[in-house]
Amino acid sequence: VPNFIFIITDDQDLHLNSIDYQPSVQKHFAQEGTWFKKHFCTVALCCPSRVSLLTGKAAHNTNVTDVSAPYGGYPRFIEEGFNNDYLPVWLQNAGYNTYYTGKMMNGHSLSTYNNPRINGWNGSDFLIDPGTYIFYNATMSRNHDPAKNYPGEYSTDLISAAAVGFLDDAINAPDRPFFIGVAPIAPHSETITGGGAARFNAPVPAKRHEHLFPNVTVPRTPNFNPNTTGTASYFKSIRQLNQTEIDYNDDWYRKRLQSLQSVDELIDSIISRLEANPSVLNNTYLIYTTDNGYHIGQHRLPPGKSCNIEEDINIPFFIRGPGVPKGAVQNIPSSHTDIVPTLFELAGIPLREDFDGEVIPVTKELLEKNDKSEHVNIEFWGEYLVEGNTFFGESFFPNNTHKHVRVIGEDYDLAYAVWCTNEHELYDMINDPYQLTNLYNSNATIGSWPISSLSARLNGLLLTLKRCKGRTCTRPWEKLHLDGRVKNLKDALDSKYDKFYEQHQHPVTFSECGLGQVLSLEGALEPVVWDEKWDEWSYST
Ligand SMILES: O=[N+]([O-])c1ccc(OS(=O)(=O)O)cc1
Repeated sequence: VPNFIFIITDDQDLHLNSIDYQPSVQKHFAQEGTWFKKHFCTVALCCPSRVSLLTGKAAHNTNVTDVSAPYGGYPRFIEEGFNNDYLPVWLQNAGYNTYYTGKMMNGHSLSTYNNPRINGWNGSDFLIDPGTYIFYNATMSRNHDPAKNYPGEYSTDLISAAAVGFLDDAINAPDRPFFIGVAPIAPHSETITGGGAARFNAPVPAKRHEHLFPNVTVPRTPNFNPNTTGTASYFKSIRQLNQTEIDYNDDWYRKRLQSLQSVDELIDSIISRLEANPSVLNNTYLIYTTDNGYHIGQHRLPPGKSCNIEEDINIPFFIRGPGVPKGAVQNIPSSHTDIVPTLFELAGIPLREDFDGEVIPVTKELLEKNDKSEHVNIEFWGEYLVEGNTFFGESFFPNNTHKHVRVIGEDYDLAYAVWCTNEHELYDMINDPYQLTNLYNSNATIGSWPISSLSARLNGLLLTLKRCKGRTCTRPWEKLHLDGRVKNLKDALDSKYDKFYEQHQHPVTFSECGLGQVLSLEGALEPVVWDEKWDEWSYST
């Protein structure tokens, strides 16, 4: 039975190239394991993302859809009953010793961490709000003891020491397999919470890294502060950033890279401890990922997350361990809901019916029988929080609720979204990876398919996914086509189904921009299910 070490950073980007500045991620993960290049979070916000990850469920099923009350935060996690029904509890029941250090989720705070205690951990050392994001004065609670502050000590170094200590404990209990969760705060902003609206400053690196990367700037990609504005909701009203704001952004970016150097050191410490115990190393899967992505200046946005742009949703995911190909890069799409099913598979634990994700083919053996689905469902509820304090004089933008699906097949790579303003977006991610041209309602084609044919199918898909549970989330086309003859978008694009989709599937609709999941605001539409009665419309077969 294998062990797991799961490292999850906070707000780390893939698309701003942060991994390029982490030689230890390159050396110990990219070279020793596989990079899943098309891995996505299910919600581009910490608490909903982490609860989705830890339960294997889509956020619309966890009903933890925000960072704070009433729709999210630790108290919501408790109210939804997950304290007895999530990853570490399941692993303990399967015979694992479990350990965790770092950030658990928003709202795991001085007033809630003992009320009730979080279950499932044999050993724990949690960052506790409002001290979670204070890099040189973290608040932590060890094994549920009264929380204390660590003035003058660096947060990521504390997490690193706790992680290595738990690794020693785990190695000293050789009769039980182990899971260790390691959740440093980098490269999250230094966030002041606890009184009124949260305030976000640049992350604070360890003093020993403050001098690094003096000339590095945010990559000037085609979507960096472009001449034209975005296409939906508040994106349309964001003005171009001025030079002061760009300089501020570049400084923010450097501090993120600097703060990640301590994470590299944390990786080195864990790997050296494992290398001193080769039999443990050979039986341990290590994962490196983050909760959600991040943008700085793309589409003119200030620093932040929570959007449906690729920078916020497509995130680092590396795995190494027994049977995992080394130095490999995979384009098989996957998401955070797939992680717990994958751990279960590797541990030989039967999969739960209520998982909304499926096993990622991480080993050679799993790759041989791979039939992973081609889509990823991404959801968001609530406002866009502006990080940094020099932007637009606003602390948030309203109307950020949206539903989004990424479909990544051999012949297409699509991003389709419906916003709570009932605006739509459709991007051809092969020819427009920076999402500069919204093709929805245009006369364009993607591949040989007209936009109208594509969007009709994507409407059916999104209607199916928005309330899906279990297998419907991973095999939505089975739900639309009960005869099982349609397995992916390409099958559904058969002209035989044109009228069925174009005349009978409606777009997802919203009546209002909710601040969390409020079903009455989301439209009661269900997809129409294909039936033999449509056969009279067939042009082929
Ligand atoms: O509103 N807050 O308190 C808040 C919001 C976002 C946030 O960042 S996140 O990465 O934890 O979502 C932290 C605190």
